[in-house]
Amino acid sequence: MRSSWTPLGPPVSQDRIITSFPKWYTPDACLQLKEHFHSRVTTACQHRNTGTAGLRLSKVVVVGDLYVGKTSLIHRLCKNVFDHDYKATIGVDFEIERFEIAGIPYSLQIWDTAGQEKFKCIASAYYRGAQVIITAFDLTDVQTLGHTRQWLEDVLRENEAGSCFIFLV
Ligand SMILES: Nc1nc2c(ncn2[C@@H]2O[C@H](COP(=O)(O)OP(=O)(O)OP(=O)(O)O)[C@@H](O)[C@H]2O)c(=O)[nH]1
Repeated sequence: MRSSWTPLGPPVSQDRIITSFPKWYTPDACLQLKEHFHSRVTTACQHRNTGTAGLRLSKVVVVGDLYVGKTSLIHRLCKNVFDHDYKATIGVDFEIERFEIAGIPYSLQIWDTAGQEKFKCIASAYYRGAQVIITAFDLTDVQTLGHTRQWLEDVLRENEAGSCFIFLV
């Protein structure tokens, strides 16, 4: 069922409208294996009964060494583009990606942080309140994998223990 809420900005693109759980790619890499929303969730959404406390916006923080591809990853998701030229992120940048889930508008606020050491103190000011942490590394540089542990610790220090979903990309 489509939302009857007044949209802010342009309509949500078709591939961002989620009416059922997407099929998992592999069970080992899936957070949960359910195929449908819980019936109470579906009912609440149908009756627009989610109140104001529902999670309508989630903050995603993407961290990792410089040059591992954080900006490229986000641009592929949000704009479906890939740029061969490297432009270092200065401090932080962010994108908003809009979805409609079970008829309810929902947004991801995706924070792209700079991997360069000199910008770390600027970027770390934006770690607080993350619901999702993506630690990114470069498959061709094993050192960047080792450094993800430190990046993760830095973000977790600013957030409640156990309150974030964590991904290694
Ligand atoms: N071959 C290849 N190149 C990539 C890939 N992802 C990113 N790149 C390239 O790697 C370089 C760095 O990518 P960015 O996305 O800017 O890296 P970043 O992690 O955001 O870098 P900082 O902003 O400095 O932290 C760019 O030249 C990209 O074109 C990938 O999957 N494959």
